[in-house]
Amino acid sequence: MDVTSGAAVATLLFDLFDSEKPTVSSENANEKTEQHGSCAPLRILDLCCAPGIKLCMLADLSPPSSTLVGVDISPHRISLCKNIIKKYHIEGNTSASAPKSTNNDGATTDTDEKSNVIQPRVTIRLYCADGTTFGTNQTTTSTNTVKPDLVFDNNAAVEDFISSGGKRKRMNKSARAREKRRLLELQRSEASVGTNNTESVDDHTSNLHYESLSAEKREAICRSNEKEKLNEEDDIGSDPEYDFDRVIVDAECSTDGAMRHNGKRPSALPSKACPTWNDTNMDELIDLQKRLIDSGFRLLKRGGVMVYSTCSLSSKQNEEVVQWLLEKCQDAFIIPVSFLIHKKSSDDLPFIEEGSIPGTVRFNPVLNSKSLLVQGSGFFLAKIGKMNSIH
Ligand SMILES: C[S@@+](CC[C@H](N)C(=O)[O-])C[C@H]1O[C@@H](n2cnc3c(N)ncnc32)[C@H](O)[C@@H]1O
Repeated sequence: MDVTSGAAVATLLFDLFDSEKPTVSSENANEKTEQHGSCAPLRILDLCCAPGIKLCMLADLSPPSSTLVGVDISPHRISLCKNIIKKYHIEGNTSASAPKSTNNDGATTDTDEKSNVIQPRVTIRLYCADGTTFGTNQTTTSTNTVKPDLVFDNNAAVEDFISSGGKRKRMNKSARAREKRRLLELQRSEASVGTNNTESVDDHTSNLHYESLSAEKREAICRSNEKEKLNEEDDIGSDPEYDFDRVIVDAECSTDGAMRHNGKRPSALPSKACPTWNDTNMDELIDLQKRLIDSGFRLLKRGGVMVYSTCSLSSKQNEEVVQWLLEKCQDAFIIPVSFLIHKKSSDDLPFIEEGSIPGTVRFNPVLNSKSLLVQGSGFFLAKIGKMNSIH
């Protein structure tokens, strides 16, 4: 894990590095966000989570009983993420026994009968889904809407851990089928609590009915569904399941700053399918980053905090994307961050500098005279708040 990943996580969870000077026109910008550092459970969204480095660290550092939702569009990478969480977190995040008390002989004893209950310290859920539309009612047929694919829930994994007698073992076919069933059950029970995301029997029946309608009628239904969908999308934020206290958008990028990793995997640059960046695919990438930051901000609750980060050094993928959001959303503002506030001089951390938007941070890799990497990796981060109300 690079120090920059730690910086992004610390920035998201704590106000340790918030510098005092507000850089937005709104007065008392910092007062418009919730006070950080309290132990109240948080709902945290990691919109581009795989392979899960930051998600694991968030799981370690977030208050007990928090919920972490990880989303990634790549099935292969989300499955890596699931494996990493399973490998490092299930047991680590569970309390295998209730608090113990010490008797007169100095021996520890279980305090109650529930001592064998294993509970995850935080809930971690992973979805294989497009972060740009996550939480909207994605219409897949003319009448039905479906939820994104829930691929992991550590509560289900813990149940499996218990049923295996507390032994971690490689999942066989039936264990995988059991987990899949459990995830479907979890998703169904959630859907029945929610209102409009369920694929019900009625929906199925109306779908059959739909097939028998004339083309004109079908078109009319599609138009009204589309309208309804847009209205619902506008209304996002009212569903508590998609309302987060903290959001991190560690966006897909050209990875030009990730020199340490790129040095190890030069063939991965910039992607296997597309070996070089050109104007067209760069524009597409920037468009994706804008849609991701926009979606992250949509899913952030009022008073919440978001971090946008990339491991690119290009201002087009960093400051310009953040600026775009600030201009689009009047209720978005920069919470200025500085990792130098506890240092006497900037010489202490020579590879860190302020981005061209005041209060944003750039980590520059330190190169020697032969342009070889000596220290660090390139990284950009911006901390963005969402005002409690729009004036
Ligand atoms: C820089 S990596 C994230 C690294 C991750 N945050 C970590 O700390 O391990 C960017 C991720 O964005 C994912 N991604 C790309 N487009 C996406 C989209 N539309 N929705 C969700 N994830 C997306 C990629 O699959 C990739 O895993």
